[in-house]
Amino acid sequence: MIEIDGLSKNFGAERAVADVSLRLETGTITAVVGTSGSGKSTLMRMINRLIEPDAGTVRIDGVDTREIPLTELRRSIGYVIQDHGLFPHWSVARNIGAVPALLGWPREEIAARVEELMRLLRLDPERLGPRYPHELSGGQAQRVGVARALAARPRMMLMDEPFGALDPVIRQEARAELVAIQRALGATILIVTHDMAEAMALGDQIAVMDGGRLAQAGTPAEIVLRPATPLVRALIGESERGFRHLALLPVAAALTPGAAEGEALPAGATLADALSRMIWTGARRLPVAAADGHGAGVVALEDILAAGRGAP
Ligand SMILES: Nc1ncnc2c1ncn2[C@@H]1O[C@H](COP(=O)(O)OP(=O)(O)OP(=O)(O)O)[C@@H](O)[C@H]1O
Repeated sequence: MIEIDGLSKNFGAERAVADVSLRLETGTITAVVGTSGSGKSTLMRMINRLIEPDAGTVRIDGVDTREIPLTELRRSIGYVIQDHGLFPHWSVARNIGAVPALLGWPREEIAARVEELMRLLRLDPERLGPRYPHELSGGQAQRVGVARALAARPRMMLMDEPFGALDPVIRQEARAELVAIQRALGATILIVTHDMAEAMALGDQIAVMDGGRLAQAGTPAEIVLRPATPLVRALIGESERGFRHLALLPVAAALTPGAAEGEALPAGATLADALSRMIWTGARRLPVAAADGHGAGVVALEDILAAGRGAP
């Protein structure tokens, strides 16, 4: 667990982060959202001490980060920044293997790990491994940055807008990959994003920053249903609110027994998927497939609306 307690940072007269306390439970993703200049990056960089706080503490599994040698702290925390920060004179493969090399892994083990990660992030090892960062597209370079951060299997990752340069399709895939990797590794991740939809899709917890302060921290559902301040409400978007909540709820949340006409919704669909299908087909009831492919039941429009409002 990462415990942030009363963390503050001023730059001259500028209050970048003011008295922020936040807990990141082990094995969860926390998404930090907020307007530009609200202190998101500064908060993140104080965790691996790229920026020294003026006040407050960060504890990792109970140990104050000031007691951990800087190199050890940085190597134990994967770090991804928007402009990827790759070493320009190193090949892609060498960039990805940088931390394992520093840690003294055997050469064959590094090569195997680099290849594994490149395949995971859909980077062709033969074609792209020998290239230099300037020979990559922005999206490829970002994925190399993510691969590099994952290389030594860190238990913690800090990611500052890691998917900013990706097109919407690859961005969605990269998010799904990140969640899969995170679940497999049990890593604790803090991700900074401007995009509330991305925060909702990724975060077990969402932390909203406003003018250096933490406006609200909670689960995606708590943030949507009970925004604590006008800024949180504005970031969710008044017109998006209902859909954002439905997108968090599986069809199982409104399932009733019975049968209905038409193609069954997959068991993994959300209530937003169900409502979208209803809008297009005009149906008010849809069949839902069970995980084993057999009919599981029906989802009805009125139940979707009730679930979207947060009604029991
Ligand atoms: N090294 C620095 N020197 C002076 N001021 C800084 C420095 N770094 C950040 N700031 C200021 O601190 C405030 C918070 O910056 P920070 O980068 O943490 O915000 P952010 O929420 O990450 O913004 P963005 O979304 O635009 O990246 C801003 O007003 C910024 O101008």
